[in-house]
Amino acid sequence: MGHRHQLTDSVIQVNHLSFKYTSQYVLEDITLHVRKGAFLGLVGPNGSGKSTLVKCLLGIQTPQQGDISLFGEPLKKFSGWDRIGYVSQKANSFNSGFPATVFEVVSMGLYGKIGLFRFLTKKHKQKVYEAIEKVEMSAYTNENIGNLSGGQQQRVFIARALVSDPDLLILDEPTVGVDVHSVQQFYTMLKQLNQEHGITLVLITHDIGAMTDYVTDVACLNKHLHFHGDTDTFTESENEMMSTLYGHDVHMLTHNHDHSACEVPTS
Ligand SMILES: Nc1ncnc2c1ncn2[C@@H]1O[C@H](COP(=O)(O)OP(=O)(O)OP(=O)(O)O)[C@@H](O)[C@H]1O
Repeated sequence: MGHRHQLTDSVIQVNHLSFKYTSQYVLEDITLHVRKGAFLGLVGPNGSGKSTLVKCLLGIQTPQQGDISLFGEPLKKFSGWDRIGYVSQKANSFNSGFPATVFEVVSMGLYGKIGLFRFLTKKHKQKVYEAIEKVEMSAYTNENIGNLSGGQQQRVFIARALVSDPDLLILDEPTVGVDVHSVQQFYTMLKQLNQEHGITLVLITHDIGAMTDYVTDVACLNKHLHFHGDTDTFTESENEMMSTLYGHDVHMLTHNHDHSACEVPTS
């Protein structure tokens, strides 16, 4: 593989990144590579720095040390922000009665491209329908967003991020408030986006749980990056690694599932 090819295959490259808000570092010496086509589960207990790392990736926070490249370009020079879709943790908090349909919410994802209050062309509308289809919400196209369940709303926000055809989708805790059965369906949908539509995915969660059945790679963060590798390597050493990482404070939550999730009290 030539150097040039490696560059184009790289979606996220983080080198020796350290970050602090005040005097204490919350991320220390993080080196992480996400290749094109990966579905990375970024896991870590509450307060481990997951959201902070994402803020650094999106250029919202600037690390004191280290550097970041997106799609092979240093962050400072990077301009292809429309290649990145981001769905935040708090996206699914619409009240019932919020006066917008699924179609309208998803079409908001186009405004960055076409400008607010412009008319949607037929082609734009087609994009909106396709994005809704990709998250399997076509049956709800004209439904009010407020009438949907948390999991359905989260799908709609993913469709809004998908409407501009991103190459990378970053999802911050997308399954908070989604029931266990829907979580499995949700992950299946994400896996399809990854495999069938070739979108590189970064899924941030504090719940290891079912995720390991769907992702290709796992990164474990707790200020330091304690593990980064493919899912098989992770599951082989999962229990051992969890206790090495988090010691006897680990509170294991068993799901209806082979794997387990960890919740670690923040110190
Ligand atoms: N704006 C801020 N100013 C100061 N400290 C902050 C700020 N935001 C976060 N922190 C601290 O930085 C650390 C990492 O927080 P961060 O939100 O990145 O963790 P997280 O892994 O995303 O947590 P969670 O799973 O609870 O969302 C925590 O100790 C948090 O208290």
